Order: sequence, then C-alpha cells, then structure tokens
Amino acid sequence: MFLFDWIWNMLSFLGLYNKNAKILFLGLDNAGKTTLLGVLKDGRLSQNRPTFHPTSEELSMGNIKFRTYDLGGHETARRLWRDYYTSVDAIVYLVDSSAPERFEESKRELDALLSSDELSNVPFLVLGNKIDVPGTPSEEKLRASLGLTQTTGKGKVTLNPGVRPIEVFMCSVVRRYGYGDGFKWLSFYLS
Ligand SMILES: Nc1nc2c(ncn2[C@@H]2O[C@H](COP(=O)(O)OP(=O)(O)OP(=O)(O)O)[C@@H](O)[C@H]2O)c(=O)[nH]1
Ligand SMILES: [Mg+2]
Repeated sequence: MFLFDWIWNMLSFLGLYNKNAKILFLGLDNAGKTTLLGVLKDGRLSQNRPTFHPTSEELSMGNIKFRTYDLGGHETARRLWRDYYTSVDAIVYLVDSSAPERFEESKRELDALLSSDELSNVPFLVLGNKIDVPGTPSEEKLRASLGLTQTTGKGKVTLNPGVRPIEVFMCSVVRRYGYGDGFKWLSFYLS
C-alpha cells in the first residue's frame, strides 16, 4: 500500500518532468513546506527546524529535473519571497488547516501574492495540510476563510486567456495523501 502510494505520487509528477519548472513553496511558518519537500525528495519524513534561509533543491526522478524553492514562512522570511518571483512557473501555497486561528493571517499573505503583478499568470496550488489532525475544519470552511470559494476547477479545464489556474486540495503530508492529486492538477498548467 505504501509503495503503491509512493509510486503513484511520483507518477503524478509526470507533467512536471518535461520541464525545468521553477516552483516556489510558500505559506506561513509551520505549514509543512519543508516536510512536504522532504517527502517529495526522498519519500521520507524528516524532523525539520523552521526554515530561516531559503533553500533551493533540484528534484530529479530518473533523468528529469525541476527546481524547488523552500522559503521560510515566519514574518521576517516572508520579506524575501518577492526576490524569487521572477520567471516562476508555479506557486505551491501551504496552509495548516488544523490552525484556523491563523487562517486570516494566511489569507493576507495569499492575497498579497495573488495581487502581485509579477505573479499575475502563475498557477497557484493551495494545499490545506494536516487534515490528519482531529477536528480540522472542512475544505469548505478553509475555502471560505481564504476567500477561495470560486476556483478554476479540479479537472483539466481549458481556461480563457488571462485566467489564472488556482485550486485547493486538502492533504496530509505525514500520511502522504492528497497532495499527489494537487500536483497532478498543477501539471496540467505547466506547458
Ligand atoms: N499532523 C501533521 N503535522 C504535519 C504535517 N505536515 C507537517 N507537519 C508538522 O508541522 C511542523 C512544521 O513543518 P515544517 O515542514 O517545518 O513547516 P514549514 O512550512 O517548513 O515552516 P517554516 O520553515 O517555519 O516556514 C512539523 O512539526 C511537521 O512535522 C501533516 O500533514 N500533519
Ligand atoms: Mg520550512
């Protein structure tokens, strides 16, 4: 079961394999960005300290590569985010969905990203992480809190020019579910 999951998740990246895509992993501190990257990188969960210095990793599966940027999420680190906006292919925005008291703060940062000119056409994959935590609010609640009740659709949708793909997927990085669907969705929009 675990092996199947792992392979399936890796396969869902196929759309990304074709390209040296530049992907930023953003979101508040403690959202799970570094944990997710660790799982994507070598399939393993690691204990991470909060990220204070931006880390860039080339993920390669077989002989195909893409470049990820893990930027810290605490307040001072957020000021560095904009230094990385140039020629970004996608944003993966993580939210700790088990921490509703921080939804407002997370929305504020997300809104700032969404209104940035440099990112105006960049696809956004929003991951509501940590749904393994009991009592975590529903996807509906998260969407409402983030102002994302209207998104572009989970299937492969042909969007009008100028419409930015954006979608929400709930996931648990530690249980390794949910994010695979999100990356598969994202791959539709990386040409
Ligand atoms: N329960 C649960 N905990 C998780 C999950 N994903 C990550 N965590 C935990 O959340 C904490 C923060 O994870 P990190 O990956 O360090 O968060 P980050 O987004 O990189 O945080 P910064 O580097 O401070 O911006 C760690 O204790 C992780 O083990 C999940 O799916 N479920
Ligand atoms: Mg981190």
